[in-house]
Amino acid sequence: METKVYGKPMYVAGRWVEKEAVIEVKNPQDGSFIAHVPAATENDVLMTIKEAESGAKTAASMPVHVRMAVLHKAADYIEKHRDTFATTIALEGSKTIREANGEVTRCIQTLRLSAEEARRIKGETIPFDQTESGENRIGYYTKFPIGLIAAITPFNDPLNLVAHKVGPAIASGNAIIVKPATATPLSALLLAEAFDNAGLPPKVLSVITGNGRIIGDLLVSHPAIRMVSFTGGLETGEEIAKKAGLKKLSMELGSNSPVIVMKDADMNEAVECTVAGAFSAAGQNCLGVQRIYIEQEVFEQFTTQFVQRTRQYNVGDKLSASTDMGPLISEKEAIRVESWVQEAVLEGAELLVGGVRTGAFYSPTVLVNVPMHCTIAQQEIFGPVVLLYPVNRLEMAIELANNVNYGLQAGIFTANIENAFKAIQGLEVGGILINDSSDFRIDGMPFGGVKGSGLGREGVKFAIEEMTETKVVSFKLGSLKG
Ligand SMILES: NC(=O)c1ccc[n+]([C@@H]2O[C@H](COP(=O)([O-])OP(=O)(O)OC[C@H]3O[C@@H](n4cnc5c(N)ncnc54)[C@H](O)[C@@H]3O)[C@@H](O)[C@H]2O)c1
Ligand SMILES: O=C[C@H](O)CS(=O)(=O)O
Repeated sequence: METKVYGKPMYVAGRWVEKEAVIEVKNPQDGSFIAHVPAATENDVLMTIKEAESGAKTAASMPVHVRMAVLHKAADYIEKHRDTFATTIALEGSKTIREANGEVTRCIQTLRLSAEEARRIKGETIPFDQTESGENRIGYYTKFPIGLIAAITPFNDPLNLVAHKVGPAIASGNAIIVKPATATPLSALLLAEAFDNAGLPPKVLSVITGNGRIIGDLLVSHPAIRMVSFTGGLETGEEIAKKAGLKKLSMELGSNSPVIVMKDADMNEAVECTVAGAFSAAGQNCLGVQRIYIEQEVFEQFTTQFVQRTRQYNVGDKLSASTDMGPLISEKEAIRVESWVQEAVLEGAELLVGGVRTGAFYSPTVLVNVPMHCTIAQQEIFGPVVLLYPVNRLEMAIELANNVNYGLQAGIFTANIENAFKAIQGLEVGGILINDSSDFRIDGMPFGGVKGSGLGREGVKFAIEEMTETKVVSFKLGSLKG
């Protein structure tokens, strides 16, 4: 299989569909052309939904062992074509080839986890005589697929975050229509190729490409769509929620992730983890470390080490194995990040390292003394910029960490169990990592946030719970004849 992709059709209900109207996929590093993908029309979306409605019946009727086999075969296919998948992620997105290979590995794990969880979808019996009214009855509840799911996904993890929707959907007997990010559709189309080769029955999976708003608006508002599984920014998520109407919503949204470093922390570990957590994927990471609150006594030591380690970051060609960080997804985004940093400096912040933009590249940047009212302190930077703050007490760090409209994950570095439990209880987040940065996730753990970071949880088992409904059954004893 070629490592370069040129024209890619859409995957509509098990068929590869070319279209006259196309959109270009370009490499953000240098603007070079990579491939054309179809620009789906409203009729294309409506036809896809119609086909996928019958796909939902097919998916529900797939025996669990067939679902498991298809998921494993798709994972096998990706493993076999790992270089093509990794190169495609790196070409169309911001990730370095090293980061892209890491994403391919996680995608394979996500699909295999989905296969495992397919055999664990079950109900349980209920003792109906727990109340007098339930005497002379036996019963149970069971789980069944919600039906047809619309998945809308972001640019920054163009393969694994699609797998986090497609894998659980297939495992739980649902049909799914994927609308990948306009900037990075190729990885999702390759995932469809993996499932096509794995023998997934037609109409169960579709991947349609084109304008996010045109396709998205139709998908989220169509009555045949029973669930919208969205991963993306808070603003888009709120827009989708308003248009979706009465259907299940899974919202994996943004963050402005905090990390706390106490004076008893392992300083080298804290620096290594937070530098990696701040600058992976050029900071375009929902779990990216954006704010670090360091106990006053070690603030100078931590800051010195952190800046030194940041200066060592090798920024350059995504496809070079020696590169640590690539570009942002577009020059427009790099200019936005640059403007937020400039605003903070004008408001009194001090820039310790970085702050240099070259096209879509923005150098790893460290700021101190950033006023809390600045955009970069309150909003999600989604770029390679981190803010350091000294704090006198853990309670103050927790209060400041909570002082934004996000709550996805947080980290704390400390050797003291009481500090750890204070942070666990005090931080308003969906996940807290003790002696890891906010940027830690395994694909099997519950994943999601509170406040503006989202609704519901992903992570394979938890996505399956969101993608299934519960049916309770009771039998009145003696009411049925043999
Ligand atoms: N919580 C998580 O798991 C998680 C993971 C990755 C990224 N994110 C978030 O995603 C954001 C970055 O990704 P992005 O820039 O692709 O996000 P985005 O919100 O701009 O776009 C996400 C998806 O929504 C589509 N879209 C845009 N407008 C739409 C509309 N009106 N209706 C329907 N769909 C629409 C886009 O085409 C894309 O496919 C960040 O905020 C990041 O934190 C969250
Ligand atoms: O960008 C947010 C991602 O969900 C984080 S991870 O790549 O899944 O760890």
